[in-house]
Amino acid sequence: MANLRFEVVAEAFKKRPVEVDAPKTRPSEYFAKYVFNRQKMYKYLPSDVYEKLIDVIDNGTRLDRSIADSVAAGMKLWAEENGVTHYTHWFQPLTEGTAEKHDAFVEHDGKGGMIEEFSGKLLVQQEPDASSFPNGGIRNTFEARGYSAWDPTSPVFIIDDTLCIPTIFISYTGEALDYKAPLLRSLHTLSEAATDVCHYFYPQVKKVQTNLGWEQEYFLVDESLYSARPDLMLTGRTLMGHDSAKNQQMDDHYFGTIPERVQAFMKDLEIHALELGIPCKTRHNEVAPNQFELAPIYEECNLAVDHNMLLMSLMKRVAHKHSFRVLLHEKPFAGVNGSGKHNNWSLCTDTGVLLHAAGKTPEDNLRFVVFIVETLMGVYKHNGLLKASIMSATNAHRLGANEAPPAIISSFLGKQLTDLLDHIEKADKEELFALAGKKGVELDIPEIPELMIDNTDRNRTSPFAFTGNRFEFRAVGSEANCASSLIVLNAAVAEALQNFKTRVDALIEAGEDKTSAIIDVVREDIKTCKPIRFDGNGYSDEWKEEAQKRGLDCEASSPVVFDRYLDKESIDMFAKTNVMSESELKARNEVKWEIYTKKIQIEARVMGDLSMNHIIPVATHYQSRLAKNVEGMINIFGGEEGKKLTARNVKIIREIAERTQTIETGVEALVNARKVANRIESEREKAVAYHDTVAPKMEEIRYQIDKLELLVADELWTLPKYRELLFIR
Ligand SMILES: NC(=O)CC[C@H](N)C(=O)O
Repeated sequence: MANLRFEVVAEAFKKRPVEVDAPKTRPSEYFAKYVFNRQKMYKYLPSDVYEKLIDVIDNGTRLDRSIADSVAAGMKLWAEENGVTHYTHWFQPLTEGTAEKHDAFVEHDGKGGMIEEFSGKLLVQQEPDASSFPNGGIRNTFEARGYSAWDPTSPVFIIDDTLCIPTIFISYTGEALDYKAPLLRSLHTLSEAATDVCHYFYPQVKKVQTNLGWEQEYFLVDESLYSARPDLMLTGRTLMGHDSAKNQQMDDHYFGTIPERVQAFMKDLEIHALELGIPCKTRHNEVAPNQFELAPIYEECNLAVDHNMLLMSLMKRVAHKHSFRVLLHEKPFAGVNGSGKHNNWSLCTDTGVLLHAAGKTPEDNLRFVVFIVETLMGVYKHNGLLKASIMSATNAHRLGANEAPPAIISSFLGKQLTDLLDHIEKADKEELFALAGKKGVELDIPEIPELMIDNTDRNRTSPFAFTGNRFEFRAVGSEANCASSLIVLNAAVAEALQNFKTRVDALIEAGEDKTSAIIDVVREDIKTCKPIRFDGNGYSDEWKEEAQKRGLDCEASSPVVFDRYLDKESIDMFAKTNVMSESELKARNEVKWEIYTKKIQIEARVMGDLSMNHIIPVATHYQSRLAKNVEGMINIFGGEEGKKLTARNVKIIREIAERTQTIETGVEALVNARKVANRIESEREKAVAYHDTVAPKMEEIRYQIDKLELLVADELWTLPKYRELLFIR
C-alpha cells in the first residue's frame, strides 16, 4: 500500500529556499510604491483638490462630491502608469476575511471601440451584488442591496493589476455589515471624548488619535505535508495528532536562528508588504516549533487594521510561492503555543502627547493617571463584552494555556503603577497637594520613574497588560480582524471618559477647584475599577475563584459569551457612543452564532470522515497483520508456547479493537448530536448545542485516535505526524 505520508515527507525534505528577487533600491525608497499616498496625491491631483482631500482625511470634513471626479482621474492616471486595468471596492465583511469584486476600467466609447473610464461616482460608491455575505437578517435576499462607500482616510493601493479602494460596507437602510464602519464610528467618539478630557490639562488639543501596533503570530507548514492533512486543509487546525516527543520543552525555537526557507519567505513577504505601505519592523521565531511572528511599527488604528487584513492575505499568497501554507488559526496544534495577535493600543493628541505615558510635570502625571484609570474603568465595566469581542470557535482553543491569557479579562499594571494608584487612593487628599509658595497650589503626585517606559516585564497570562505607555490587548486571536475587539475597547473607554467628564464638570459647577474635582473623581474610580487589576498568575485555580468573587465574567462557552453584546449596558454603551444600534448588534450576534455552529459542524464532519476513512482502516490493517503473526507463531510453536510468545501482540490486537470500537461509537454519537442540534431553529440555541453536545464528543474521539497513533506501525500511519508538521521546514 503506497503511503502518501512518506511521499510528502520525502518531497518536503528536498525543498530548498526560493530565491527572492529583492529590489535594488533601499526599503525607504520602495516603501508605499503601490500606495496612493500623500506624495502621489500631491503629484497627481490639482492643488485645490489635493487641499480639500487632505482636509477630509485630517479633519473628517465631508467629502465634497464635486472633487470626487478629479480625485478619481488622478488615481486612474497613477494606476494606469502601474499597469492597472481593474478597480475594486475592498471591504471587510463579517466573515473575518476581506472581499473584493473586480471591474475593468473599460467602457464602450459609443463609436464601436473602448475607452478606459473611472469616474468619481465609481470611486465613492458601489453596490456589490452580494447577497451572500453574512448579515444576520438585516438584508434579506429579496431586498439585497448593500453599498460599499469609500473610506478616504485609508489610501487606495494596487495589487497586481487592480486598484483597491478601502470601503465601508453598509445595508440599504444604513446598518453596518462590516467591521470598518463601526470601527470608524468608535474612533471618532473616542477622539471627541478624549479631547474633552484633555482640555482640563491642555486646552490647545484638537483631536486624539488612536494608535494600533499589532503583532501577528502564525505557523508555517510545508505545503506537501499540508496536502496530506485534510483536517488542516478544511478546518485550519489538526483535529488529531499525538504530541511530538520533542516540541517546545527546550525553549530552543523562540528567537532562534530563522530557518532558511522561512527566512526567504519572510524576506519576500516584507518586500511586498513594504511596497504596500505596511511598515514591517520585527520578525522572529515564536515559541512553538514552526511558529513565527511579524510586527510592524504602530500606525493610526483604522489604517493599522486595514494593513493587518492586507498582510494576512498577502501572507497566504507569498507562502504559496515558497511552498508553505500559513496557518493563522489560533491553535493549529494541541499542546504547544497557539497564535495571538497582540494589539498594542495607545492614544496620542495632535500635539504629540501620549496619553498613557507618564510626563515630566505633576499636571502631566495627573493626566496620565486619569487616562490609565478611565481605560481601566471601561475595561472593568465591559469586561464580559471585551471577552465576547475576542471570542471565537477557534480562539477558544487557545485561551488559558501556553502563554495565552485565560478567558477572564483582567489588567496587569506592574508594580510601579500599582503602587502609584494605591498611593493616590489611600493618601490624604491634603497629602496630594503641597503648598508651593506664591505659585499657589501645586500637585504632589510622586515622581514616576523613567523605568516605567520600559515595563516590558510583562505578564504573559494577562489579557490586557500595561506596557509603559500603552496597553497590550493580548487576548485577541491571530485570525481575527483586530477591529472586532477595538470597536469594543474604543467605545468602552470613550464611554468611561464621557462619564468622567460629566462628573468632574458637575463638581466644578458646584464650585470645586478643577484639580481637586479631577482628583476626587479619579480616586473614586480607582476604587471602583480595582477588581479588574490583577498581576498574578492568570492560570491558577485561585485566580478563577478570586475572579468569580470579584464579579468578573468567568463564562467560557463561546456562544454564551456572545450574549454580552446584547446586555443592557452594552446596548446603552454602543448607543451612547454612536457606534452600533441595537438592530446592528442583534444582527451581528446572529452571524456570530451561525459562524460558530458552522465551524464546529465542519470540524465534526472532518473528524467523522477521517476516523472512518483513515484511522479505523489503518488500525484494522495493522491489527490483521498482528493477527496473522499470532496465527503463524502458534502454528510454529504450538498453542502454549505460541500464546506466550505472542501475548504482547494479542494485547495490542485487543486494544486496537476496543479503541476502534469506541471511535466508531463516538462517530455515531457525534452524527446524532449534530442531527439533533441541526433541528434547532434559534441560531443561539443551535450554537449552544454544538458547544455543549457536539464539540466534547470530538475530544473523546481524538483521545482514542492519538492513542492509536502510538500503537500502530509508523509505516502504515497515513496522516503526517506532529513531529513532521512541526519540524520539517
Ligand atoms: N511569546 C509570547 O508572547 C507568546 C504569546 C502566545 N503565542 C499567545 O498565544 O498569545
